[in-house]
Amino acid sequence: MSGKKLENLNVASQEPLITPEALKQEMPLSDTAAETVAKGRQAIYDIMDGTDHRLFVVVGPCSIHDVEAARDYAKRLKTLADEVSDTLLIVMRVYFEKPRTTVGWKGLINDPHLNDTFDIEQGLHIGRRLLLDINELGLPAATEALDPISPQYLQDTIAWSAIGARTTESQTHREMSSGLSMAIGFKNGTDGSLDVAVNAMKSVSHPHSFLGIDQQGKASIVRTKGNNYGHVVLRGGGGKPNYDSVSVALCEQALEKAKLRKSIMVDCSHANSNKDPALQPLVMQDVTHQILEGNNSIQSLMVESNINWGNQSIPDNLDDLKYGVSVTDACIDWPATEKAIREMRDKLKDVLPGRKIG
Ligand SMILES: O=C[C@H](O)[C@H](O)COP(=O)(O)O
Ligand SMILES: C=C(OP(=O)(O)O)C(=O)O
Repeated sequence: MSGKKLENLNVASQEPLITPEALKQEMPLSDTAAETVAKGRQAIYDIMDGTDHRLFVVVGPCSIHDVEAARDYAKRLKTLADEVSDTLLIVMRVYFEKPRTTVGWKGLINDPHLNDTFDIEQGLHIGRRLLLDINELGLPAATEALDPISPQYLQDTIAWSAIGARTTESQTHREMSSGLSMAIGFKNGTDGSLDVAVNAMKSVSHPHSFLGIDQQGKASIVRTKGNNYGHVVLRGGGGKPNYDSVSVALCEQALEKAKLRKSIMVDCSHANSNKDPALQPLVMQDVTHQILEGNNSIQSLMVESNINWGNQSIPDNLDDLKYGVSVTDACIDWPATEKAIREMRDKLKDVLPGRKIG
């Protein structure tokens, strides 16, 4: 046997992590929280199947970095969710994992202290605690499934998941999604390409076998059944939006041709707003108008919203962080969120019950 070291040459260190089972034993879901997850997932399935006439709206911060601000936001959102629940199913965006174009803060799980200490074990604890608390309020939660291992720690708390624009084409993410226990939205590519999301939907509905971990953290062969609740998320790309009625019609045609579910989410942020939060309410108004004009494929929306407007860079001194302001993409603030959601509900409340989906 050669004594030459040939592996892990670029690995600085490896540390064992708490197992999914141990984390859940430390922080179990209460009956109330479990009910929120189950009811949230079922309501989304019903909307996608056309048996619940409402739209679901995934709304909340681009990323969570301050859990107290997130709790404050969740309480406000729960009140609004109850007010509009006859027309809109509100699901809170609780994003802990950020895919970066190059480098940058990768989210609360990866670096919960925002100081490059990368205390991932603490990140999983803080993230799970927050998700339990949000579900306890009766508000379902949505997240991006980016790391292929973290769902084993958190997916029991999640009602809807996204696969991001940078990973929709990834086989690893499609395999993982085929085994996830909720509806999954696949974003179009960052260049605007829809094919990657359509192909993802085809792939995810099939069973897959791949490498993963089990609840004891042991390397395992994971065999999935396939997930029939995949759908497309139009987020714009290549410098152009794709929420307009022509782009939506082209998406419908592509889904029809591929014999896939004609269920579309419009992401009002990202390339659909050119990352300018002030444009998000305009996208919401446009989508509302399309539905009033007879669109029957847009079933959901995504909105990036926080307590306060805009975004901020992570400062060297974390005491200088502004409360309730995103440290990733810019968000609309709470008053703009309430206004936009209420307007949408008021315009659609009498129309959605008679809407024929698909
Ligand atoms: O939604 C968040 C961002 O758009 C995504 O994480 C990419 O961010 P970046 O281009 O700043 O790295
Ligand atoms: C990263 C995100 O979006 P996208 O994958 O569309 O860039 C996001 O929604 O946080």
